[in-house]
Amino acid sequence: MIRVAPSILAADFSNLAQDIKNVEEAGADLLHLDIMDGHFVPNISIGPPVVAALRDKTKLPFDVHLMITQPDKYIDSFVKAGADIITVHAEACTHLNRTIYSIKQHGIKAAVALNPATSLTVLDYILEDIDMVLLMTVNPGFGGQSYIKSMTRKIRSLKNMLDERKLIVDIQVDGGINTENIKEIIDAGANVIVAGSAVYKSKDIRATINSLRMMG
Ligand SMILES: O=C(CO)[C@H](O)[C@H](O)COP(=O)(O)O
Ligand SMILES: [Fe+2]
Repeated sequence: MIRVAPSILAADFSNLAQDIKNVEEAGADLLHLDIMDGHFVPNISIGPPVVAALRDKTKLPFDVHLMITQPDKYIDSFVKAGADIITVHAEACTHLNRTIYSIKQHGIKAAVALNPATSLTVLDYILEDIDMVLLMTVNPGFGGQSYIKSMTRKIRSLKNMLDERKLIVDIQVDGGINTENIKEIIDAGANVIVAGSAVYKSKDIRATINSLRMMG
């Protein structure tokens, strides 16, 4: 029911293959890959060649979070690199419906991310067409930031919106999530938990993943 997606943004970039194996062996459900272009967010991370190089290092599904402008231009490259889920930011898409359909045409899952200050109303006419909503719980661009408290209310509102419309769409949360605040986040309705620092900086990765799944 609850799935945990460690973000490799907090991994050792000089030792990614081993750090991915560590979270796979510790019971992670998905691998979260943060793609940053220095335009949509003030930071640059990795691109398709690195994603492709990591593809045969793990069996975990690749959950690719695109924090880039003009994501349409790069969907083919990330699908070829091995993405199983592609998430685009609503704020970065002029024609969100077209972008979602171009992801789905590749036979993979499509998700929409919202920055903390973006209203849920932008999802109104796209909710039926997507597999997951990613609610950013920090301003995107960096790992290791603090969870924005008002996002718990946003998670709850999205969960109510989905229940009222009888839609089954995953609610993913990303940013500042740890074993201290996980309970309120899951109670509010989130079911796919991204965690970078909490997982990679922990002494016992398996115990941390289990706690984030509320099984610890
Ligand atoms: O999308 C992201 C940042 O834009 C990362 O996925 C997120 O910040 C995870 O890192 P942490 O758990 O350390 O906050
Ligand atoms: Fe992310």
